[in-house]
Amino acid sequence: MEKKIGFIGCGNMGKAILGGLIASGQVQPGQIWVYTPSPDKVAALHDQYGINAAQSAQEVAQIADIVFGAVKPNIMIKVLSDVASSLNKETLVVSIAAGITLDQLARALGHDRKIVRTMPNTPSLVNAGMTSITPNALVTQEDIADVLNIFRCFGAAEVIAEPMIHPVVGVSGSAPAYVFMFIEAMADAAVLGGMPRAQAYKFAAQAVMGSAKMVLETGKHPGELKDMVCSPGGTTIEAVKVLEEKGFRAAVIDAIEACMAKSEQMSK
Ligand SMILES: NC(=O)C1=CN([C@@H]2O[C@H](COP(=O)(O)OP(=O)(O)OC[C@H]3O[C@@H](n4cnc5c(N)ncnc54)[C@H](O)[C@@H]3O)[C@@H](O)[C@H]2O)C=CC1
Ligand SMILES: O=C(O)[C@@H]1CCC=N1
Repeated sequence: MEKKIGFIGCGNMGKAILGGLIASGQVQPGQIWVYTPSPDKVAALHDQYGINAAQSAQEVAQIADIVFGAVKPNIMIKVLSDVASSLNKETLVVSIAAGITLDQLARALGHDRKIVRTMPNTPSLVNAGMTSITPNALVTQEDIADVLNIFRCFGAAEVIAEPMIHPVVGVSGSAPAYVFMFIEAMADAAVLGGMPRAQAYKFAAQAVMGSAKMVLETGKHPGELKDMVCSPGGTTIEAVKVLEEKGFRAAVIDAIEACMAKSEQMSK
């Protein structure tokens, strides 16, 4: 890709995108400009990746063809309002903020702006991200292809209608946190069974990754894959019974329902 890419804000999620993009080799570090208020952190990113360190958010807005707004949701509107007049007419602005709608973004940037609202997740850092993309009406098919291409450098990406952002946050944006909790809990159990901790994380994480791959690659229903593990009178069905007794599925559904509700509330 030939375009210049800018980051305003580059913390956990910005770095995941930046790192994934550079690792893919599709964008050279010299095509990327980064601004955060901490010159030390930008210098560290320059040293690590070779990206250009910008002196201001306005500089990023002036130079880049595609500008990522990667700051916390509570300051996104202020930060984008401050750069609105520095953007070129054709610049594409990509927001990754949870809870900030296309309409709110257009009010900050101007209603003639090309804006894409996205919801990525941190596994982007290891080439296994999942990102949703919602363009506004001014975004062209070519722009959409560019944005999909960027996010597909380090994972999967799909276009969704804006209201689907809430399920996306629940099942993908926030989901790594609960999966890490699941892995941690499984490893704790293995430690209880006498396994050294480092080895326990490896077994637990590999089991989760392999199971996810089976869902994606076999196309089989997750219930069928579960049944394949449960030998009659065996060990697995004992664990399944306890999980059902403890309300495992209901706990997961309730948790994601709370996540979706918060996402909706943040959008108001
Ligand atoms: N962490 C996650 O798993 C996900 C986060 N998001 C979204 O990503 C966005 C960023 O989240 P994180 O990366 O986790 O936050 P973070 O706190 O790690 O990073 C925020 C970045 O913004 C910079 N910053 C602070 N004030 C600034 C300003 N005035 N101008 C320019 N830069 C400024 C900080 O220096 C830092 O680089 C949020 O809007 C969040 O909703 C979306 C999906 C997943
Ligand atoms: O917790 C949050 O608000 C962000 C959005 C998705 C993941 N982290």
